[in-house]
Amino acid sequence: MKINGQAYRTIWLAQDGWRVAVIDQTKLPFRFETVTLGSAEQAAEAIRSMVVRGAPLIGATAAYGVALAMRVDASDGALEAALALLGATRPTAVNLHWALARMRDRLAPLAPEERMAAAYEEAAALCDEDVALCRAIGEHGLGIIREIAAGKQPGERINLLTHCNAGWLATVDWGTALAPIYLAHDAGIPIHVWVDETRPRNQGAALTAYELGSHGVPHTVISDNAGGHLMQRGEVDMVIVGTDRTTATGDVANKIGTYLKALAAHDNGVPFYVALPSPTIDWSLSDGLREIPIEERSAREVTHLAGLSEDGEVGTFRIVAPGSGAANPAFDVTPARLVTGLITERGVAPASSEGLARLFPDLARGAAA
Ligand SMILES: CSC[C@H]1O[C@H](OP(=O)(O)O)[C@H](O)[C@@H]1O
Repeated sequence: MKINGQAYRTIWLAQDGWRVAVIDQTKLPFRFETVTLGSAEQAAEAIRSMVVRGAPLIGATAAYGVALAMRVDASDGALEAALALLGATRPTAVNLHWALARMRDRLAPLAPEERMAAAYEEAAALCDEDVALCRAIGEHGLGIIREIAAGKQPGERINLLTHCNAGWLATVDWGTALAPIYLAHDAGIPIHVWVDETRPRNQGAALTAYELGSHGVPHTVISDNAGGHLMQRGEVDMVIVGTDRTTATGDVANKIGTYLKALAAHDNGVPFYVALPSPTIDWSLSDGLREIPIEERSAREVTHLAGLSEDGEVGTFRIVAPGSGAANPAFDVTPARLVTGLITERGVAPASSEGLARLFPDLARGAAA
């Protein structure tokens, strides 16, 4: 995607040809800074600290983290150690574990001296594929937006609501939930996006608003608690969100607060769509509520707010009464019954095992084997 006219991906090889450059998303939207990763340990820390975040981008960063490890030591032991280090960074996004399994499948059969080049090649291929998958999600999601537009008066604004950041910053490029929005905007469809701020890390207020503003998409940031109210007043035509792990039966793990939006959408008859590339589907799971691991992050993310002070300094400010504790589950699970459809690179599927198996018979069968 473009920032000030310059095209970016979220992850790329540095000029030295072996270190990995990423955008430091903890500094956005106030500072656009890049970080160069030179080791698997630095890649792991970038994932843990959310310098990079978003399920597909976490997977891509981990893949390059394995390549960085192979530069130093390509032995079987070093490969397993890198996979374990990176696999332990964040539990919910299945793309991380999918990417690491793909790196293991490619590298384990090779002689150690062949592993470094193969690792960089596989990580680059994974990134290129993610761009294509997300672009395809955009096309299929655009079809849904066009259907909604057809039911409106010519030129009447279409209001979408999204939660957290499932834009190009969460992937290698294009994004998942935001890909259809970019394509609809570029096609001249009059859309507007309600952007949930998304407490506690405010990925919506900081990242989605930054993305949409950079692309010229009309949008309004709202508190997380306002979405249901807007739906009751008929001011939301469609909810579209991303996901970090979706089960083979269509249960959706996504940023905390997504479930509440799905309940409000269901109660108000608002279509609730989830956009995801197939690596985000965990074919081994059928009961998301019981089986998807939910990351518990630091209480400090709830008790403190990161932002720009009046004098232009980026800092964190305590907002919770001193002495009060905080809980910080980072994701929740929306049951398939509340999901209108799953927008994938192969089309839109009902949120069900039948719906997903029809679109992905090869993947569903492989998991069943
Ligand atoms: C396309 S994945 C986006 C997904 O990832 C976010 O989580 P985090 O910012 O903690 O990595 C959020 O759940 C988004 O929907």
